[in-house]
Amino acid sequence: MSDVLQQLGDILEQRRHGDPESSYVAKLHHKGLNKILEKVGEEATETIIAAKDAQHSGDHSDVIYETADLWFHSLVALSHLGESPQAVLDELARRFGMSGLEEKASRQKS
Ligand SMILES: N=c1c2ncn([C@@H]3O[C@H](COP(=O)(O)OP(=O)(O)OP(=O)(O)O)[C@@H](O)[C@H]3O)c2ncn1[C@@H]1O[C@H](COP(=O)(O)O)[C@@H](O)[C@H]1O
Repeated sequence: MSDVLQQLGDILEQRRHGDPESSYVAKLHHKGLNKILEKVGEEATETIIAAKDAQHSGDHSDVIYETADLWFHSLVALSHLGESPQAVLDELARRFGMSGLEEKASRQKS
């Protein structure tokens, strides 16, 4: 599963210096962090709406699609800041084996 994130992270890194005329990701980088964060916000809202619809309809295709858009734009934001998907995977891995309460305590210490 994380191979996909690794490959996508590599593509996003290449696009930081890509041609905004031929690449959607390069265009986002060119427009800057505020535009990227606007897209993250839009996709988060669309994901919420799709999840509520899925609960009623039982059809999960839209919420999966919108969640992919949200993950994608979040990764573009991280890439814009010079971070990779691996940094998020490492953070999630750090939390394995911790209870929610232990994780909360580790936040308060850091
Ligand atoms: N995974 C994605 C991906 N998911 C979503 N999107 C784009 O994200 C946008 C979603 O935003 P919207 O639904 O609001 O559509 P929009 O109206 O086109 O967006 P705006 O013009 O309003 O910004 C669409 O344009 C989608 O095509 C993606 N664009 C690219 N990728 C990956 O990024 C790689 C590099 O893409 P390029 O930079 O275009 O080569 C691709 O090979 C893919 O692997």
